[in-house]
Order: sequence, then C-alpha cells, then structure tokens
Amino acid sequence: ATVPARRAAHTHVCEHTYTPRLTRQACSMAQSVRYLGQEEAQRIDEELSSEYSFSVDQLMELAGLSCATAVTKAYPVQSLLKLPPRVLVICGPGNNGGDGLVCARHLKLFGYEPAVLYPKRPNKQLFQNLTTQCEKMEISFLSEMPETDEVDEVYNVVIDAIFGFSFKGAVREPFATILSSLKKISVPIASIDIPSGWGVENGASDGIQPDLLVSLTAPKKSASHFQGRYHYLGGRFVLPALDRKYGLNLPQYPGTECVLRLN
Ligand SMILES: NC(=O)C1=CN([C@@H]2O[C@H](COP(=O)(O)OP(=O)(O)OC[C@H]3O[C@@H](n4cnc5c(N)ncnc54)[C@H](O)[C@@H]3O)[C@@H](O)[C@H]2O)[C@@H](O)CC1
Ligand SMILES: [K+]
Repeated sequence: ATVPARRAAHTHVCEHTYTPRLTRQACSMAQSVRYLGQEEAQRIDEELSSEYSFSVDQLMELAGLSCATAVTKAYPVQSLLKLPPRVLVICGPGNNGGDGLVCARHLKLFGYEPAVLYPKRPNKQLFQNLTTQCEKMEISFLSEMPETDEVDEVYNVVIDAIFGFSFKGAVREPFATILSSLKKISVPIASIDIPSGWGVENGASDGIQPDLLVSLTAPKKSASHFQGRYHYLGGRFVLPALDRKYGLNLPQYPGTECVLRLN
C-alpha cells in the first residue's frame, strides 16, 4: 500500500496504524490487538453481562470515563484556544449515547464545559438517570444541532457518541442531518467506539473523519480505516478469561491508566 507523504517522513512507520509517535515496541503491541467484527463485539458485550454478571451501568461508567480521559489527554483544557472550554457531546439512542452522557459528566469534572445534544432519548431508567446526573452537574442540553459556523466558533471538540457497534443500514433522521453537518465542521471530532455512520467492519470512505477514536473493549474492524491523530483503547474491564477465549491479545494498560494509546 502507498504510504501517505505526511507519514512517510517518519523513521518508523507502523503498517498497522501508520503512526509517527509509536516506539517499535508499542507498535508491535498495537499490531497484535485483534480487531473485532460486529457480531463478535456484540457477543462479548452480551457475555460480559450474562456470564460475568456486569451491569450495563458499570461497563458504561468505565467506558465513559475512558472516553473523557482520552479527550483530556488529546486536548488538555489548558491547550484550548476557545474559552470557556466548551465541548459539544452528541448522544445517540443506544448505549453509545449512554457512554456519551457519562463522558460529558466526567469532562465537566475535569474542567470542561460540555453541552449535550440528545435528540432521541430512550425510555429506560438507565438513560434517565444519566440525564439527571448531567443536569444536576449543570451541563446544558441543547434543543437542536447548532449551525456549522457556531460549532466552529464556540466549541473546541465534538464528542461523537451517536452510534456504536450495533449501527446498521442507512442513517435515519435526525442523525443523517447531524452527521452531514459534522462532515462540514473544522473542530476536531472525538468518536466513541466507532465513527458514527461508518460500517462497524468496513468504515465509510465518505463518512466523518474523527481526529480521535476511543475503541472500547477492543478495536472494531473499521478502526483500520481511521486516519486521525489519536487512537486510544479504553474500557479496562475485560477479564483475562474473556481475553483468552476471544484471542483479543489486549495490551497491558500502563499502571492505573484507564486508556492506552494505540497510535
Ligand atoms: N462491551 C462493550 O464494549 C461496551 C459497550 N458499550 C457501548 O455500547 C455500544 C453499543 O451499544 P448498543 O448496542 O446499544 O448500540 P448503539 O449505541 O451502537 O446503537 C443502537 C441504537 O442506534 C439505532 N440505530 C442503529 N442503526 C441505525 C441507523 N442506521 N439509523 C438510525 N438509528 C440507528 C438503534 O435503533 C438503537 O437505538 C458500544 O459501541 C459502546 O459504545 C458501553 O456502554 C459498555 C460496554
Ligand atoms: K460513535
């Protein structure tokens, strides 16, 4: 494959992620992580609940915390040019959206000013609780997607928590309109688990192009098409038995970190 010029200048180009900042050791670690198909990702998720007795709340809290941590590492509050340090968090109708709500709450604790767009709210206690927690944290909820210019003027990062590994088919409204405006903005996008609108396995050549991707549990196959600067692994809750069973080859997280940079 042709290596893009921007990357060819680096002394060590990892064929897996084309990453400038990786040491050879980190690169080979990243290479060995297995990328999951859609059904496999869903099966692992199901098994974490059934066989290993984790509640969704538990997993979502760790997933959302990982995302907020990765965002904080990539875009530290002190480095942001637009003040107050606003971030726009767009949440979809499933658990990916729930991760976004948890992420928003932790970002607030980390000193950011998140605003949440949550247009399709499922009628489930879990999501109502997460919404209440955000409201009590004085996180604002927007009634509609801001204009492209406004996003670029006001926000430092957009968190894409619209769809995760259960996304299928053509994007339905209101998310089709939201995703098309995300393609026009110049603010960096941080995608949770999957860049929304991308096929979980095959990606989308004309889709959004996030600058940061946090792969939860393990990267999905579409992550091999990720071209952004930061790819993190998060969701440090996988038991060794599950890692072995699925041959995930997850790398060792350093110390107490809840994320690990793959590129
Ligand atoms: N085991 C894990 O890895 C964990 C995964 N979590 C998160 O859960 C996500 C998966 O959550 P879900 O299975 O709830 O699914 P998603 O959040 O991926 O999306 C499902 C929702 O999107 C809708 N949808 C699907 N395709 C659509 C389309 N084409 N147009 C419009 N709407 C569409 C569905 O109707 C459903 O409401 C993961 O990606 C991850 O972010 C975490 O919350 C916890 C642990
Ligand atoms: K997403």
